[in-house]
Amino acid sequence: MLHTRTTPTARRLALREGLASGRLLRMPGAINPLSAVLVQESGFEGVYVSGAVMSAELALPDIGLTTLTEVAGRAGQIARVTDLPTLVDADTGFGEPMNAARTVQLLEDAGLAGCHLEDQVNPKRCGHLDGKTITPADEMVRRVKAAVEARRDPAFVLCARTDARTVEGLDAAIERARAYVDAGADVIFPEALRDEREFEAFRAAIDVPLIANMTEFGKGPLLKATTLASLGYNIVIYPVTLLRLAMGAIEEGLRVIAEDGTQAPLVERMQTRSRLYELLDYSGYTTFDGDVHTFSLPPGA
Ligand SMILES: C[C@](O)(C(=O)O)[C@H](CC(=O)O)C(=O)O
Ligand SMILES: [Mg+2]
Repeated sequence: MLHTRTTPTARRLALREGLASGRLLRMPGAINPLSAVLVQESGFEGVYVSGAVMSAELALPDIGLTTLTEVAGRAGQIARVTDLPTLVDADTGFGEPMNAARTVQLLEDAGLAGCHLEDQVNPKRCGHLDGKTITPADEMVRRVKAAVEARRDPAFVLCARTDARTVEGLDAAIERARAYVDAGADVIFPEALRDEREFEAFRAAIDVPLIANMTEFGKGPLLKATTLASLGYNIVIYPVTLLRLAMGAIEEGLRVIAEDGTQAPLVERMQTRSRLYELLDYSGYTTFDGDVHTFSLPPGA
């Protein structure tokens, strides 16, 4: 009922334990709090909050238009409804290193388990697009150091993402990742690697946990979880997958309603009312107050 009963620190420690376990932690990108409930129920180890999804749900491109307050607010709404650790995309940290510092503190306050900061300049873009510009390595080092210093809960997990692979090449990306680890990053997110060999090279070169980004229509292959686990990766994100699935279903649904003048043929593909109520835990609220659930549902609803 209502929100998770776990504390932010407990969720952060669970994430750290998962990272130390050597197992692959699978984190689908929740598109809203309700989908985060499903992510937990489906047996995943964590929830991801994607910047691409957060901007897309505001009908905006992923170019750094969303503000820290918007991101912390939405990510906090998502983190609050799940016992799983939630990892959020904090883009470039919203400005100067001092902004990155404030970003970490607001995300801590919002109950996130961790965040990632990337080495792009603003306006940033999706890491799988061409034409990215990245900061000099020492500027990103300052960004990471500021974030590390600002952190008040030592359990909060700070991930540094490098977008250098498609800009400066694999070796430069690895060199940057090493510098970010020296600056205090707990986890490295190598963005837009091209093939398994590059995933392997990154693993061999970096001593801290690594994130694999399995975004669709990107530069790299969609590797299976078993493959990523055997490559030694620690977290896999499916950042925009649920949004793409939902939007595909919405587009198709709108087409049918417009063409047929009814949604009746779509009903069997819909989540039922009772399933929705189950996810919302109506019965928990009824236990609390018997007046909440005084209706019965029609058969099949
Ligand atoms: C992971 C990512 O940063 C995101 O915002 O979800 C994006 C995903 C995408 O646009 O496909 C990324 O830059 O890879
Ligand atoms: Mg992003």
